[in-house]
Amino acid sequence: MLIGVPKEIKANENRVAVTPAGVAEFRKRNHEVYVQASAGEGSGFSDEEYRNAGATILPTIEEVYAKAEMIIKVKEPIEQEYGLIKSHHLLFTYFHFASSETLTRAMIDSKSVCLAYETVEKADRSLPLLIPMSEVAGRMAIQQGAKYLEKQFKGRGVLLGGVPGVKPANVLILGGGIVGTHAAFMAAGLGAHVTIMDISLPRLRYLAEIMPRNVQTVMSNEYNIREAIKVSDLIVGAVLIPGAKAPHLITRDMLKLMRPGTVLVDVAVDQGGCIETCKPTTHENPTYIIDDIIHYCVANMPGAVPYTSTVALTNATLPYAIQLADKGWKQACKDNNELKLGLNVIKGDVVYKGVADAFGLPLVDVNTHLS
Ligand SMILES: NC(=O)C1=CN([C@@H]2O[C@H](COP(=O)(O)OP(=O)(O)OC[C@H]3O[C@@H](n4cnc5c(N)ncnc54)[C@H](O)[C@@H]3O)[C@@H](O)[C@H]2O)C=CC1
Ligand SMILES: CC(=O)C(=O)O
Ligand SMILES: [Mg+2]
Repeated sequence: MLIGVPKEIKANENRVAVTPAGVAEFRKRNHEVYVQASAGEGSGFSDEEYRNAGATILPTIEEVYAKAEMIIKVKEPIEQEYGLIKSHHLLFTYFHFASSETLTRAMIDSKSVCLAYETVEKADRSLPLLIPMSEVAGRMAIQQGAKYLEKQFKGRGVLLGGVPGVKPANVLILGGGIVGTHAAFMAAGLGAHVTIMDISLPRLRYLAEIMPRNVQTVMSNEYNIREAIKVSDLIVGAVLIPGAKAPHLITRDMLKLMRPGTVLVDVAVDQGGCIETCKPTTHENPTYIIDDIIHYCVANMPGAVPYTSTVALTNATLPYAIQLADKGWKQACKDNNELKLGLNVIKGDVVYKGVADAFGLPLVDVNTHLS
């Protein structure tokens, strides 16, 4: 197969979808790999390393799209890329369709095949291509939250761990999945008093077993959230309903219950956010303030730590990308239900329920495209 690896052009996105080690794996199987010049630079991989691994370096994004059958990316295509995507392309990347009707309609119009990292799903319902980035984002949420709690950023001026004789900060984490668990470990490690809320009792039981003593688990419901936000210093949004828009657990009117300088880090922003007042921000301009509450809503948090994130992401994506390259998307999805669940848009049809529901679009049975 002809594989294209463009350079990411979203603001401050320094990850790349394939490492030189990945190129070598594809080459071993006789696939051609076209990498855009300097695509790996932000993650510490030079064009020379890609060339040595067997890639062809192309100077422009246009040439990469023109040559390739499968495009492997990190982030969803942005407007400048829409025109490059044609009906013969298979796109394998994060899409987060349910949070953008514009993107969904653009990909429908392109008639391409869109296989989304974030909905590839194992039989145990885990999301193997979201997990590594959720691990990164969960850990980063606390690092960023701690920073914006500083007074110079208009935060409450509270140190997460406190000091002897002074109480630690209260950290509330909404959603105890991968992001929530990693955020809780980080916050607890810094000495904060941590509360994790989830709607899954089995998950809360599990968390209660593995978490240190300064972490408590509480059932997620509106009453408990309203009570908890009154005394929280840092709130992390980490809920997910796979492939669907995130529910608004914190509504606009609830901001006035919080103390001025409270920091909200809505990691779920890529699925629309679980805080009503959240709108996507960038690493260049990560925060804004509403009613004295600091909102941090960067949709590609792992992009800021590309050395860690690129390797973590590609460790997970490469085995799936190899199946797609070896067999073509149809056969690979027929043989592997995990990949099949990643199919979101095929040749103009929406085949993923969460996306169809988000925009009132017709849902087409994915099997009609696999025969
Ligand atoms: N902003 C960024 O850069 C990144 C964002 N993410 C996003 O973070 C979000 C969370 O991802 P994961 O932790 O991997 O998902 P996950 O599926 O591991 O965990 C989500 C948790 O939310 C819980 N949940 C669902 N409804 C809830 C409710 N009403 N109240 C409380 N909990 C509820 C579920 O029971 C589950 O335990 C996703 O939207 C993901 O796309 C992930 C990585 C990077
Ligand atoms: C999960 C995701 O959207 C990211 O890593 O940017
Ligand atoms: Mg994201």
